[in-house]
Amino acid sequence: MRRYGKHTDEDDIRQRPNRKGTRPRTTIRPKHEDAVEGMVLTVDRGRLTCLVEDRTVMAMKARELGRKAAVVGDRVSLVGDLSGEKDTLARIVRIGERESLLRRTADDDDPYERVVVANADQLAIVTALADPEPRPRLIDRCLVAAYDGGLEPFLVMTKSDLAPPEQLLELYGDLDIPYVVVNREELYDGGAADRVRTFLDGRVTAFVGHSGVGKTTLVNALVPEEKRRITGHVNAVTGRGRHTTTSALALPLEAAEGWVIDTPGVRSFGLHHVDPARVIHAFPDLEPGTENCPRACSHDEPECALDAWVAEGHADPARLFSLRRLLSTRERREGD
Ligand SMILES: Nc1nc2c(ncn2[C@@H]2O[C@H](COP(=O)(O)OP(=O)(O)OP(=O)(O)O)[C@@H](O)[C@H]2O)c(=O)[nH]1
Ligand SMILES: [Zn+2]
Repeated sequence: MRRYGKHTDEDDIRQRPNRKGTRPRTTIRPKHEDAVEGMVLTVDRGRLTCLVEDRTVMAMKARELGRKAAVVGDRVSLVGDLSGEKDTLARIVRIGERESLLRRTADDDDPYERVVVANADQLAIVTALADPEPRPRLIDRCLVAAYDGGLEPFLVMTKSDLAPPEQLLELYGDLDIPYVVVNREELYDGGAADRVRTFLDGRVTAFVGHSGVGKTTLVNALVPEEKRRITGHVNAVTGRGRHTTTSALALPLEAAEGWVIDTPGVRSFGLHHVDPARVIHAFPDLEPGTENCPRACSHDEPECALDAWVAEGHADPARLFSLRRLLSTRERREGD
């Protein structure tokens, strides 16, 4: 899979300073050589729950990290009290290079509801076929965020007992996106979890979806109760069976090395940060056609070279059409 770190991202660049040039010679010992590796499971107002070996450790970011935030899925280095005991607090002193980054621009009216997940391999976009009605533009926006961030998307369509999937599936045929369709019965007899699980083994999968699509029911079916309790003290704080913070929550799968990252239900998905050049990597059949594009082409403008190139027969016009549809969702519209 391609590394997200190759693409320009200020945060990631800042994280790899040239140590040789800036450090005095006398500091031979690397700083924090006793630091231990961990993974961020959830974030709640500056407190990060991290998995260190088999313990959950509360931590906060060290001041030296500056403005760079650690997010769910980040691989971090920690120092301090790593016992994981109540009222202890460790310090995160390093954030590892990210292989992917799913993000949502904050919206004016909703500045905190942000999905930020690092190092996920894939994005499961959960949508109901009815109740609530599918919102293709929201799905498209999630797809754009996945392509932009270096995640492979797939669709999970729930509630097929209420409406058939064909009409929605038609929209995604040319994009070649894998999908699973599940109904109510399968959700409760384990059939849905089994089918979704075939996508998950050994991978880190972030789940996103509009509120009410059945994402929580599905995640609960995927991750056994005792595994869900790994972030026990987070739940203890809210006193509920699931987290109510605005952060995502990483949950280990029983088998293999897989992780499920549950995210709060979204109503919209801000895409201001998206770089069309990164999105087009997900369209390797079209990418060569961008060679003659003007500088910083959005690939969704009259001067874009893709139209002529596709007209010459180098690629399927339906693919260009799908790409344009996705890119056009970057413009915010009423109801997004
Ligand atoms: N008919 C039908 N109902 C379902 C299906 N999947 C989930 N539901 C129901 O849909 C409702 C919403 O499910 P949740 O799992 O709470 O939805 P959610 O996406 O997590 O929503 P938030 O918690 O708001 O983010 C529940 O009453 C579920 O029982 C399905 O396949 N068919
Ligand atoms: Zn172009």
